Amino acid sequence: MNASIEAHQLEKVRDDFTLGPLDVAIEPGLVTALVGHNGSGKSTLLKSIMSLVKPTSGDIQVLDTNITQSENWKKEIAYLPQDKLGFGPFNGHQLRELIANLYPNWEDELFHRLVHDWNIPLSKKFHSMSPGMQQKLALALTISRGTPIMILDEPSAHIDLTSRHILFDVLSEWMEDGERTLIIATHHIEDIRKLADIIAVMKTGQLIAHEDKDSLAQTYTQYWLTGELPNETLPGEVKRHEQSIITDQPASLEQYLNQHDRSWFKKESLSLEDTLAFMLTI
Ligand SMILES: Nc1ncnc2c1ncn2[C@@H]1O[C@H](COP(=O)(O)OP(=O)(O)OP(=O)(O)O)[C@@H](O)[C@H]1O
Repeated sequence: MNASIEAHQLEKVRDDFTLGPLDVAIEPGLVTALVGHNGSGKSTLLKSIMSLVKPTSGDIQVLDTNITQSENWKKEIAYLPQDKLGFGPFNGHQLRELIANLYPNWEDELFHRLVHDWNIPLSKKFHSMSPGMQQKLALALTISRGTPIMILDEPSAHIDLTSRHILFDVLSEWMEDGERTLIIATHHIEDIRKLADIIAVMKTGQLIAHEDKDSLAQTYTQYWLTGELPNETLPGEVKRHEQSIITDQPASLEQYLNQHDRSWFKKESLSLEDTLAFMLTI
């Protein structure tokens, strides 16, 4: 199956920050969570895909079209940026009218369901809504576009717990036809746990991992050894505490320990949250 979005040797140099060069292919039918510290380049990557930032070099294809060669692909992607520039002076009805007209497959029923479930006051001007309400209206205006691809930059920012669960349900439903592609940049582990199939990890402008969530969660295993830790570095050792070590090669470590007559009294895979935190700090 062809990728929905592909970047080849993409690079963006900005003052003291460089994104890439990176190669990435986003497959249809899957939810990709883009995670990384503040300033790691997630929004720069998403804006480059949306052609809102001009790459220094490299190229991007959306649905097999080079994004510099036509603008038709823009109707195929619904994008929620972090900054909702330009929405301020309009009320919800006006914004719905403006946006629905741009997307031929606009899903009005879905939009009104979200407005109802999230109690969005459509008659209020965007700039007089609370940040959480602004976020919910912007989400409703994005999710209802009827596009095959959706990119959400921090979708659950500002929104309350109940609204967030409605968001999880609607995004899962949005993915149900099996062909759609969803990318979410997020700092929330619950977003990742509930929604992601694939996790892309960004660190200082580089993609340091891009893999299936379940296999990523198996990357590191922690072993608590009986007795003192040996002085030498153990197979796959990435970190050690007083009595335990974390390894990314558990089979080799176990073989080594057996050969050296050493035993362990406990072993555990790092949780997904700890794995991500660990990958971002080492
Ligand atoms: N308009 C801009 N001009 C110059 N540098 C910028 C601009 N926008 C972002 N940057 C820089 O690019 C780098 C990456 O920023 P980016 O917003 O992509 O990070 P991020 O991972 O999305 O962060 P966050 O999690 O805080 O949203 C940062 O060093 C930032 O200061």
